[in-house]
Amino acid sequence: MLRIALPNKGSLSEPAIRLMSEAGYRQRRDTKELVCRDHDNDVEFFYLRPRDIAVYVGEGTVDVGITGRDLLLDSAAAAREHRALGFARSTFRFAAPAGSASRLEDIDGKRVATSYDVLVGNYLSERGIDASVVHLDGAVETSVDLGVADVVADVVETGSTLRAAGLEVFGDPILTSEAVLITPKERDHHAELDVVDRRVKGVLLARQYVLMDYDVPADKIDQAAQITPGLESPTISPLHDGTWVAVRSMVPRRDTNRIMDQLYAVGAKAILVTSIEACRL
Ligand SMILES: Nc1ncnc2c1ncn2[C@@H]1O[C@H](COP(=O)(O)OP(=O)(O)OP(=O)(O)O)[C@@H](O)[C@H]1O
Ligand SMILES: O=P(O)(O)OC[C@H]1O[C@H](OP(=O)(O)OP(=O)(O)O)[C@H](O)[C@@H]1O
Ligand SMILES: [Mg+2]
Repeated sequence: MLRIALPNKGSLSEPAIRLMSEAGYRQRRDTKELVCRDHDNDVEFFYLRPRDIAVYVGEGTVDVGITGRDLLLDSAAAAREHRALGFARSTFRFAAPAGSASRLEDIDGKRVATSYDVLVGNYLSERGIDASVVHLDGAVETSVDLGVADVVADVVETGSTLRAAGLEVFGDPILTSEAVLITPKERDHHAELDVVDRRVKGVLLARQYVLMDYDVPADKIDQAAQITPGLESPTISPLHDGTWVAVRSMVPRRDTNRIMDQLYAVGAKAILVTSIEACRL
């Protein structure tokens, strides 16, 4: 039975569980459940702390997991990023009281509070900055005000937590993070994992694309096909009225209305857009 680790709480948890659900896997009904077996698919899900998932995957006790890229890099576990999943996006940044630091070099000799000691320690030492890293489990932004640190390094999404603490980001982003599918570093080809990965890829594609159908005069098909090239090539079917053809093509969801406008301008009619439930390419 393939073993999959999913985050049991925090920003990653709900979207990770939804992704697996949309990929056709049975998920726990109650947030108190720690394990959920999906016998139909021969897969077992373990709901673990996001920070621990890379450790389990690195040890090979679970075959695949979802965690944050930042947490994976901080763990130094023998796990690797297999696929980026596009949710729980954040940046990881240094911040300090307004006006007190503007460049990475300003951290030299200072105290940096973070929950990601390995990530921050490696980043600083690779750049020859000598600073002491103060480990805190959370609410890192408060540490400067309370006198435990001079600088913080933390996850930034909207930036509102930093602003509320009177801190400002400085220097380049240390990292851009998002949810990632991770697998053990040393692992031969694994057919069961390929199935999970294909399903996940299918869900991500189905979210990103819509199906567009339209009729267009046969003499305009080249222009129309350029607007909707599809992933491979659009499907073109003859209509009973031989001067028109019907076209079906996948188009990026975010471009839907712009593409409809362009097709309309070329002379297309009956332009229909449908969501894709699932796909396998
Ligand atoms: N606004 C956010 N706050 C915290 N983490 C976020 C946010 N947006 C994305 N993330 C990602 O979520 C992961 C953090 O997991 P973590 O277990 O810390 O969850 P959490 O939401 O902070 O819950 P808690 O700190 O209560 O355990 C990281 O990969 C981080 O990049
Ligand atoms: O940029 P923002 O949108 O404000 O989000 C970033 C904040 O969210 C997270 O904190 P969380 O709520 O997870 O608490 P924690 O510090 O205890 O992990 C993170 O550690 C930042 O503090
Ligand atoms: Mg947190």
